[in-house]
Amino acid sequence: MASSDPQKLPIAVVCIGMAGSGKTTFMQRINSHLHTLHHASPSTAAPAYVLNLDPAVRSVPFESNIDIRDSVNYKEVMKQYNLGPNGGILTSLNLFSTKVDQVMGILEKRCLPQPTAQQQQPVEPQLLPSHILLDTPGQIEVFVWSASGSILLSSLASSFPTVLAYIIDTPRTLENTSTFMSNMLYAISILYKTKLPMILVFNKTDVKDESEAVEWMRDFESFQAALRRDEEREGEGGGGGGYMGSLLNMLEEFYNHLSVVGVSSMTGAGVEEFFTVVEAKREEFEKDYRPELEKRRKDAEQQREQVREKEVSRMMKDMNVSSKAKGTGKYAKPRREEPETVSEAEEMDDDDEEEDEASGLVEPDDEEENGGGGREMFDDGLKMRYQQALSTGGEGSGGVGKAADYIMRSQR
Ligand SMILES: Nc1nc2c(ncn2[C@@H]2O[C@H](COP(=O)(O)OP(=O)(O)OP(=O)(O)O)[C@@H](O)[C@H]2O)c(=O)[nH]1
Repeated sequence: MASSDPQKLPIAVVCIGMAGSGKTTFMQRINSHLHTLHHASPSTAAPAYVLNLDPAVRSVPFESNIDIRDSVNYKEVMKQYNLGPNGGILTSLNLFSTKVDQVMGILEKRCLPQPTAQQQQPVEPQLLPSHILLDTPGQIEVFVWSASGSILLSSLASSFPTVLAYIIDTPRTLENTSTFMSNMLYAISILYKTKLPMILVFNKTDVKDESEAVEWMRDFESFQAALRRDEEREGEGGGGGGYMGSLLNMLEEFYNHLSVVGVSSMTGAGVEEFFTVVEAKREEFEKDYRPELEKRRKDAEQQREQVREKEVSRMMKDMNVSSKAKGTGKYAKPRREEPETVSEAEEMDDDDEEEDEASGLVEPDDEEENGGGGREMFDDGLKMRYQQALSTGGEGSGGVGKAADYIMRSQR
């Protein structure tokens, strides 16, 4: 399942999780698992392509192919822009995201089959990585809710099937029901924001296994019982429990569509199962996410087209108005014959004065009277040039489709 298949595109696994949840250790574990497969069968399994997007991490226990720290110096960014740690991470990510084209170029070159030149016969099929692994900063909000995070994720998802691995510190999240609920709400808000398939990875199962968490997710009664236990222990009133209960009711539907896996990054338990779930999510990506992505891309293109049209017609209108005001273009005064006598010259001066008094903006209705086919052709050419100029104005951020649609569809 984790071996390279020439038919399949590599799948990008983005590790997201709260600080200390074990993202980096998990990355190290799954990376070493893929390396082990590679060593066992060098001709069929390639090692993963690894990216580190955490600018603040001091050292990572795995070798990254692309490391944000190679292009952005987080400490220097903090100093130069007079920022705190979160601002420093955000600005570093922003700076890095300006190179997203280069990053995607490298990824596509390294992870997608390259067309071979006709005269060059391929000696043997290219062995491409089956997975692209990404580690992200522990400050989830900085990555998930920032423009740079969205740019990086949407660029990645437009080239590769992409899944999110949301890493949870199992012993900590099971300390009480409110920590658990906060973690779940966080996960769901990320799902809602990114609209990417997500796997909940309950990490550190060597300390506490994930069965209680899974029960809380699947069985409303057991979560309510845990809520009551917490209330009794902490001496809370019934209000909080009612609130949590209704939250759980609402979230039950979401839970059914999240894949859950228990892992110990320390011992390696559950890693095989994780990769099985990743493959299932690949199918979900192809079935639900890709069509949604295409639809969003089309909508965004349509929107851009409309804006472009509007801009062009506004510019054309402005051009008409300004040429009328200046007396240029079709409003240019016709050249007149030179006066032959003094009385003729005086008459012409009088006409000029009358015209000057009446000058100013001409009502649009007057335009028709002036006619002029040459001007129309000039306008059309100009319009085309404006349209071209605007259409090469770069890709917008892309219209954000209805997340609810995607989630509703994935629930069917
Ligand atoms: N027992 C146990 N400890 C783990 C496991 N995974 C990670 N840890 C420990 O949890 C702590 C945090 O792990 P990291 O991998 O640094 O967590 P992180 O999410 O990358 O942390 P940030 O870099 O701060 O975002 C370390 O002390 C790890 O040794 C696990 O599966 N079992």
